[in-house]
Amino acid sequence: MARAFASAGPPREVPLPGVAVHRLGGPGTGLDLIAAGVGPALAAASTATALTAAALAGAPYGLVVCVGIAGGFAPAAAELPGRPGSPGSPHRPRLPGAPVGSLVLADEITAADLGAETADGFLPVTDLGFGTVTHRPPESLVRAAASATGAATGTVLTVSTVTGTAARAAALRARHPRALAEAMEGFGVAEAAAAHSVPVLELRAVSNPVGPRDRAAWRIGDALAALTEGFGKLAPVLESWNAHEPPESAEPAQSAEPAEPADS
Ligand SMILES: O=C(O)c1cccc(C(=O)CC[C@H]2O[C@@H](n3cnc4c(=O)[nH]cnc43)[C@H](O)[C@@H]2O)c1
Repeated sequence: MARAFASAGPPREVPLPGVAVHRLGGPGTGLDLIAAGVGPALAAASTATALTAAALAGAPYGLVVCVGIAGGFAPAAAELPGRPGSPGSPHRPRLPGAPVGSLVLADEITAADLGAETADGFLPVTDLGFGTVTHRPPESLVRAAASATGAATGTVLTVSTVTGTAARAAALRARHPRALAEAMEGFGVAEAAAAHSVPVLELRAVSNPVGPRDRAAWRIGDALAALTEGFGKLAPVLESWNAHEPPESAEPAQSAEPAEPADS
């Protein structure tokens, strides 16, 4: 993503335990970039380290943005239990999808495999009486960012295991009909941001379809190009966004300085 900010000059590296912060722009004007790692746990740890260091230095972040590539769900006919009609029936609502090369902005960042498997199906951790499974980025920011980038908005799932079968894709879609994409870091990044009462945004470019494993179908180069272009359009929105919308059930953020923990 640093390429989306080429005009900011070369980044300055600030080493922290376990993660390096790449600082673009001067103090108070800039954007910090981290490669947060693959998977929700490492992404949460890296993001929390950067957030804590900034808070202890008296310059807390105003926003955390998680960007990377993702698998996109194909459009599908919704399963409506107990309702007649074939999958292609006009009476069944269509579930939206996200094609390879497209951009997705999360209006919900949901941990899809955090919970318990039971004989009656999957139970999210919230049904077990603790934790959270969904973080919601500020609505006004999602609207402005989607309009600037042309990204589709919907749920982005966070998984620890990349989906590799049609059955798993269908099961996720049945549990999360608003899901457009799955990736592996958003929920971890969002948990770290929430612990610091900082709002979060997740932007993904689709590199592959969610479904049967097919490495030949990956278009990582195209997705990274789309992500770079999309982030370039997002930058002015981040700079002008005023964190007037408090993060979910938390105090308003103290600083408007944007940060961008990246995961790839
Ligand atoms: O080996 C495979 O079959 C496989 C399939 C898709 C992705 C991977 C990765 O190792 C990607 C890790 C990286 O990319 C994000 N990502 C991209 N596509 C997906 C996906 O379909 N499901 C979950 N994550 C995806 C992820 O956020 C990681 O950062 C391997």
